[in-house]
Amino acid sequence: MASDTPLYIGFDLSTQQLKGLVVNSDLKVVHVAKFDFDADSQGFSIKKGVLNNEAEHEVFAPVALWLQALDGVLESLRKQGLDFRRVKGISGAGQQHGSVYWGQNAESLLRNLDASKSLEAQLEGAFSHPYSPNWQDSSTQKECHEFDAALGNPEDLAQATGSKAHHRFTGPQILRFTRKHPDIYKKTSRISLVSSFLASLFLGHIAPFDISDVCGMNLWNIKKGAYDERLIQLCSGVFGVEDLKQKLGEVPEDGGLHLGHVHAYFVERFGFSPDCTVIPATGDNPATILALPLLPSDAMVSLGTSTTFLMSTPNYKPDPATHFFNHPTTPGLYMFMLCYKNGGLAREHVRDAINESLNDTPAHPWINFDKIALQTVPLGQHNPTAPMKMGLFFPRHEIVPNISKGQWRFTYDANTGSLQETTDGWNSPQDEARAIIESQLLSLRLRSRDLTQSPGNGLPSQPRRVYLVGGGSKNKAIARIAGEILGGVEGVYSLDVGDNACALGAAYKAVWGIERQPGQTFENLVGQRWNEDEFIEKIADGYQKGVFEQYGQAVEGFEKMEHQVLQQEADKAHGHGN
Ligand SMILES: Nc1ncnc2c1ncn2[C@@H]1O[C@H](COP(=O)(O)OP(=O)(O)O)[C@@H](O)[C@H]1O
Ligand SMILES: O=C(CO)[C@@H](O)[C@H](O)COP(=O)(O)O
Repeated sequence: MASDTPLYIGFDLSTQQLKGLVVNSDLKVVHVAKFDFDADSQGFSIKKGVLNNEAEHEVFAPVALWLQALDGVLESLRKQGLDFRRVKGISGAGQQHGSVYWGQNAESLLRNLDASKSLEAQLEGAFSHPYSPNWQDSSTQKECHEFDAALGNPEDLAQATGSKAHHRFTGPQILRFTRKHPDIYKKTSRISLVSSFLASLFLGHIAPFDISDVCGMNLWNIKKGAYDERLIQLCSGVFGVEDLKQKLGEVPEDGGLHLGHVHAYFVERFGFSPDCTVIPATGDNPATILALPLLPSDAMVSLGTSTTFLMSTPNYKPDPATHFFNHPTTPGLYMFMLCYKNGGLAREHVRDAINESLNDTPAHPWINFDKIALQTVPLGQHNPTAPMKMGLFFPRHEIVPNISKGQWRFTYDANTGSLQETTDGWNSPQDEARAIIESQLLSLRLRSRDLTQSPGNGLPSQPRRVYLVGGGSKNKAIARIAGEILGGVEGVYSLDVGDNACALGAAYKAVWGIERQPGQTFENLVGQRWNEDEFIEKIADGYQKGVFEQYGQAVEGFEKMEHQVLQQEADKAHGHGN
């Protein structure tokens, strides 16, 4: 017998795929569908979801790809038997910072969507520019200097907007766009973020930015709760402030706002109820922290294409090395974030080199990488007096630290503090399996140590729990090493939805947006319905006395190593007269 209890959909429009995940009011997952950009799309010469223009360090994605993906995911949900009539609310998450440039006829094309045609067939002409700059882009160094300088220095920009200027942030990207494509910019009616683009498709008109995702632009003054006039002035280039403000639009404060009902396209084509309501879509990282009732002492590590480290905190303590965003649902809370470009794809390089060196193509591609990572002793240090092995593995230009692509290997003697750049004693690629995991996690520990506190009983500062999410969270070797390095008095956990935490958080946002009582916070609603025994699993130990302290010494060497590489890179650039 068909039930008629409400359902909610959360979408996750990430780098490499679009996912749609359906939950009921008890927060239980009832359907998941995925459209993998490389594997499932037709007509795009993308790799890992993006296109590259190496000469200008540009990385971008075709917007039409995402249109094809949205129809594809809805079609899969239909095939799974989802009764769309029961869906009361939709929300979503978009890869952060990416911008979509709408043409003059966008609103009319959106308003007149025809259910007999695909989104791709009828919206291709809705964009003034067919591509969305991707978060992996690093073409905006000049614009970043200008943004940092506009408020004085990177510290002041971070104080105002939550972050110093970053290549991928939308403000510097828009400024570069005004210069590279002035004619197209002039013809652009509105600019969306990937999140608000997704909401716009469901609404059939252009949706406003989300209160959390807007903080990924270097344009929003977080404490003032408004665009920063000085930054809007800079970003608008020669085109004027009012014109840019009109392109960006208003930013409602309420993350649970009812934006409107789904467009008739979705009612007629898929059978949605005409009163299904669209709730603001947010960034993929803000959505991820909504996948569970996260406490301020907990840490989340998202092991997707990017690696991100996320915490929810009432303390706004911006710093040029980190990011603060408005919390996506709860005024007075902030999201703290670290973000690395060299996450999943960098680990895959080492994995592939290991499989190649073993002349093996195993059915489960990570099996050799995992086995070797766990067989290798921490830091390759066979006894306490031996030097520690550590390195940086950046197939792409990294964000923190801001270093161009390359690979560096060092040994560090914790007893003398001496650091040496050398491959002596390294057995590559085997030693790199553990070393790359350690390198990524040591960077997280270094940069989050001021936000963690001692859990008491004389224990060192560390998170209460570490939650792993994203594609890499399936990996038990990474989980074990994460516990050794980051600690976590209660352990390392994964969500039973595996790598779908982001879509789950978006679905929970829809539940909250529709079912909340007046004034009820997200944390309160989800906390009441959350079933810890069913929804999470402890996958590794957290704090282990001895090895945590050993990694504490390694953090010192790691920081020195980063400084040395930064210095070498600066000297090299200087030597070349750049
Ligand atoms: N067993 C595994 N071990 C380590 N990494 C994995 C494993 N399975 C998938 N991954 C990584 O997950 C990444 C994709 O994560 P996901 O969160 O789905 O992506 P997105 O960034 O598009 O949100 C891939 O780059 C892949 O390297
Ligand atoms: O740039 C950032 C965050 O600042 C990235 O985290 C993007 O939001 C893309 O995320 P994934 O596709 O890896 O989930």
